[in-house]
Amino acid sequence: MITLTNISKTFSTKKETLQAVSPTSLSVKKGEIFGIIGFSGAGKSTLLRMVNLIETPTTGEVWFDGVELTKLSPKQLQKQRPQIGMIFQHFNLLLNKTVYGNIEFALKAAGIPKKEHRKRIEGILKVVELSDKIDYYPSQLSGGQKQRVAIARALVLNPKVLLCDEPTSALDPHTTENILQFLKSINEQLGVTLIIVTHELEVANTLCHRVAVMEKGSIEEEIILSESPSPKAATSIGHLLIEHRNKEQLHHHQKNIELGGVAHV
Ligand SMILES: Nc1ncnc2c1ncn2[C@@H]1O[C@H](COP(=O)(O)OP(=O)(O)OP(=O)(O)O)[C@@H](O)[C@H]1O
Repeated sequence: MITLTNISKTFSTKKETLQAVSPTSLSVKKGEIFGIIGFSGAGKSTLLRMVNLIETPTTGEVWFDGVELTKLSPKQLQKQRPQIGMIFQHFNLLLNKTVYGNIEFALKAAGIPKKEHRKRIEGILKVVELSDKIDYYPSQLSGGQKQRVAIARALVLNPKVLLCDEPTSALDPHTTENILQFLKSINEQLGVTLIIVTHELEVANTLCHRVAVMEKGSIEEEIILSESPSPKAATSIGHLLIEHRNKEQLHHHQKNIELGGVAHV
């Protein structure tokens, strides 16, 4: 569904040139939850932002559903963009607009006729369970509710893919769990493909089918997490992730024994 071929990004200032992402190739399948993990500064967000060309690649090609996005004119790209939604760590809501206004902003930008707005906004607010907050401003919402509004704003355009840049890093553990389960249901029930950048192993472990480990601008390895028995890892972050996964599975197994249930590990 998404293929990046030899994609790279170099930032140049007067003083220096920085290669944030070295030439990298990557494919994400339809319906997959794909994680990009790594330490701070590894190039994860830059790589993600090149998928929808918010960040223009220095080299390489981005393909989406058989269309080379990197070849499109700005106008043609504008037409494709609604298919790729995006959410951010700090939600990026417009503070002077209500929940309705924030979601309507996306509909306006995509050129959706005004007469459709209310019905679509009310519909998507039901999905994110925020119908009662339609006239609230972001400052009146909790972190989890803000992220749900951001998710609604992305989903109202019926995207095929949702790019998630550290979607739970600004949230407490309970709200994180809630948003992760919600993202999972978006994937399972609406069939939306997810690409998630995170430095939290918990997030990768809970959600992802497959992860790419990034270090210093390069993908060092890819790990399949949805398979059993446990995958192997080559990098130190990969090892940490597998260790974390195994611990979680052991915990789950023990809990099931305590409850007299059957362990699905
Ligand atoms: N617009 C920019 N101009 C110059 N340098 C940039 C720009 N955006 C990112 N960088 C640099 O590129 C490198 C990779 O940044 P990026 O944000 O992609 O990393 P990251 O892995 O997502 O890190 P974090 O987890 O801290 O967000 C960093 O050294 C960063 O300082």
